[in-house]
Amino acid sequence: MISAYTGTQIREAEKPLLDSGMGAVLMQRAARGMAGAAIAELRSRGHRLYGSSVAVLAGKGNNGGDGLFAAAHLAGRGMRTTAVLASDTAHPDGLAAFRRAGGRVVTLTDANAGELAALAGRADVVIDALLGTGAQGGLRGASADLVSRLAAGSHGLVVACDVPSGVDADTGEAGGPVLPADVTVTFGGAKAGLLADPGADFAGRVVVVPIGIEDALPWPALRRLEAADLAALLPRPARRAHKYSRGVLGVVAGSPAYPGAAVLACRGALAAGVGMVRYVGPPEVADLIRHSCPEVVCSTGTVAETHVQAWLVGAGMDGSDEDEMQRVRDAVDSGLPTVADAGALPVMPDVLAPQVVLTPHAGELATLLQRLGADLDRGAVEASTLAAVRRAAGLTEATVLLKGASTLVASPYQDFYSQSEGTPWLATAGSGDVLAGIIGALLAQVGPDVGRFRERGIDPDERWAAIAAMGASLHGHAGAAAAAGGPLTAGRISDALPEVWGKVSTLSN
Ligand SMILES: NC(=O)C1=CN([C@@H]2O[C@H](COP(=O)(O)OP(=O)(O)OC[C@H]3O[C@@H](n4cnc5c(N)ncnc54)[C@H](OP(=O)(O)O)[C@@H]3O)[C@@H](O)[C@H]2O)[C@@H](O)CC1
Ligand SMILES: Nc1ncnc2c1ncn2[C@@H]1O[C@H](COP(=O)(O)OP(=O)(O)O)[C@@H](O)[C@H]1O
Ligand SMILES: [K+]
Repeated sequence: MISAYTGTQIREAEKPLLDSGMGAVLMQRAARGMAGAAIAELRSRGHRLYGSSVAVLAGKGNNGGDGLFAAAHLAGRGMRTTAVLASDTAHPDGLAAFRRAGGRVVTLTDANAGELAALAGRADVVIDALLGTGAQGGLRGASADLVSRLAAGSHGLVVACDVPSGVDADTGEAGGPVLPADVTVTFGGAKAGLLADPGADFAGRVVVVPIGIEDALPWPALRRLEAADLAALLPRPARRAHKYSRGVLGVVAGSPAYPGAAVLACRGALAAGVGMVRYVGPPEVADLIRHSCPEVVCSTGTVAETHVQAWLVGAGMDGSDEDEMQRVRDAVDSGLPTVADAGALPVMPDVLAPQVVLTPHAGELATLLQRLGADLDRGAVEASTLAAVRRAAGLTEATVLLKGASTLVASPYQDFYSQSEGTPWLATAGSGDVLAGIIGALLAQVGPDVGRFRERGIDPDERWAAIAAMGASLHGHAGAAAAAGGPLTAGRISDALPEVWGKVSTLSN
């Protein structure tokens, strides 16, 4: 499990060490770690160190200090180094070390931003050390100008120091221009803003460098399940299992206009190991399901007549069939774990419960929040994904999963997850229906198994968020495997899932 923290949490964990005079030691650890990561990345790209050039963009705070010390290390390895100081002042010891190592220093002004952007653009490596956890808002003035120009032109490898400057370490929000990094080297613990969009988009690969504060870190602001977590949490049928003991998922989905969504959701659920899928809905949709997935048991019954362990509602529903909408409401009212997608979202009661997992994309989340009185459009949700999903979970008291390049899950209590195993090829029609099927299948199988989660450090009351995150992770892994670098259709996500499941669930912990 990857744990991520707010900038404030990291600074509080650092404080006792800073108070005892260890600040310089922490900075040395950070700088050495960053220089090492830059060297490893350069080598992996086939560059020689000796004679390569590095430009460090250094702000006046400790983030700039880290950057200057790291560049001094790189100068010691034979690289040609230039520091672009963002203001007249710089971290004194960092600057002195940099000068001693033979680095060249230039100072940014309003007048020379273009010239220095061109200079930095010619370097093999740019270290972005303008702003870190001490930033208040986005980049301003000449720094903003420099970064805009550099981002727009060609440049070498970009290594961000702690966070890409201008990305809020707590939220991932970007209040101005940001130089997208290839690698972000972050200190003491991953920052939450590096795992949530748009910050995750700017961060590139995230490398965490331990600096000795790790034991003092509190409960993380955000977590990411890894393959070993899936291995521990995924169900395995007991030797004497039967289809009912393995979990039955009820599906209320599809409509004459969108029958395919119900098929894709059922296929996702079947591929995710559920003992049985029971479909209840209109005959014309049921007919298509019988043809496409004969394993599914179809009926036209009510929710009360259908014995299941969990429900999936809403995929492909357009609100035109009142019987179906009644089934949606009844499923949610049943108190059973329920994944509510697409067409079910507009008819959800305002206040729900944690075992209800809402799965909106950004547009649907904006609509949901508007209905609950918040003044947010899709763009605003995309600009502050973490805040939006947190707000939705707080208002609805449901578990909320926000789909996107990084998928965020918020429980109504304190747990948050960000999963990002997927590929942009997953942005294809029907992909979300498959995700709903996978999550529904997991709710039916592991929802009742409290002990499984407790053993993995997950509070049983918070397990619904973990189950949603497991679903997003499997969906991402399966999508990446099925795409194999090329285009993907949604049905192939389900086809790839059993093999992906088999691979991760045999990992030892
Ligand atoms: N503590 C330690 O020993 C360790 C810390 N570590 C490192 O320190 C980093 C945090 O350092 P930090 O606290 O000095 O803040 P930092 O991010 O450099 O920026 C603040 C400076 O920028 C300015 N400024 C603010 N906003 C601005 C804006 N929008 N646009 C322009 N300027 C802006 C602000 O000046 P002001 O505006 O207040 O005059 C202030 O001077 C952390 O990310 C990690 O890399 C590690 O080495 C481990 C050990
Ligand atoms: N750029 C992307 N990178 C990775 N995954 C993505 C990307 N865009 C979308 N996805 C994933 O694809 C799925 C799309 O779901 P959704 O928007 O509901 O599509 P649909 O309604 O067509 O089924 C979600 O799981 C989402 O996280
Ligand atoms: K930075």
